[in-house]
Amino acid sequence: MTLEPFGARLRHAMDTRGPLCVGIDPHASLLTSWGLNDDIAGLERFTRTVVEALADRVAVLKPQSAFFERFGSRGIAVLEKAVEEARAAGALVLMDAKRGDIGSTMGAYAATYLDKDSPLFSDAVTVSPYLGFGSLRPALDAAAVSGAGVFVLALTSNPEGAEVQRATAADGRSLAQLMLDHMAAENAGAAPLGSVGAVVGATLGDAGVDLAINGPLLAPGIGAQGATPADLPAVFGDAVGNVVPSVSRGVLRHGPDASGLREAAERFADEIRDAVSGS
Ligand SMILES: O=C(O)c1cc(=O)[nH]c(=O)n1[C@@H]1O[C@H](COP(=O)(O)O)[C@@H](O)[C@H]1O
Repeated sequence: MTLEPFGARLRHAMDTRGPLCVGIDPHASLLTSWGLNDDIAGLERFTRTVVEALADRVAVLKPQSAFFERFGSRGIAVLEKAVEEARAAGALVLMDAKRGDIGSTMGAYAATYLDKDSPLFSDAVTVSPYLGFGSLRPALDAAAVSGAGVFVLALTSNPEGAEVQRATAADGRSLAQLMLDHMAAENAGAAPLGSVGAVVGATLGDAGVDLAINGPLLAPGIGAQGATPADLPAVFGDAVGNVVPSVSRGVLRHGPDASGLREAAERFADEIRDAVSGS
């Protein structure tokens, strides 16, 4: 079955479920605080609990691959199952893998996450453009074929990112703006929303770049990193309607009960709605 383009599927999910993305980041400390062991059984239980609690209600679930990879092949098996179950329950899955490599190797990453026949096929994947935007071409092409999306790092939420991302390119633009302009070109003409998204931290104050890329804007950094939904209008300005605010620990720390996770997600969703509608 051919999928509709990711941008259209995401727009629909944001409109019907609200724009919140919840990250699945099984930190060792979270497993412990849930009363689980930091082992494969704990990982499996944690992941299943989050998917069962939230996949039928949030627009996007974003598993962070590193927390699964640290358990080797058995961790990847848990990740595969989570992707399948989350998608079956109606959530879009954004694989947070932040891949970036030379184009020919990027082709293998694209085959991993963006080929419909891959066991790890996801609705979208995070990638880094800092080996040059053109190095992402295999991922952009594979996503277009399968109806998937690609979220490209632009301005990340961590303070260390600025020394690279705010640096000035040869033509005077910041590197982040250069990347955003590439994304805008990829999304030109797409409706209702392009399938190439940008990652822009909610922690940045005023992003200070042109965010009119006609694509979704993933905004991590809410909760544990200190940003709140009320910060979104100042960071994103006119583009706030395209923002997918993302929270991991801020929701996950309310487990292990499904009701605690759902209530935390609902609180963030309410705050986001208030912040975006009041902007
Ligand atoms: O791509 C991301 O999701 C991402 C980009 C970014 O700029 N900052 C950032 O924190 N993230 C991810 O978002 C999640 C944030 O987790 P919390 O701080 O627990 O909400 C982690 O999985 C990060 O890897």
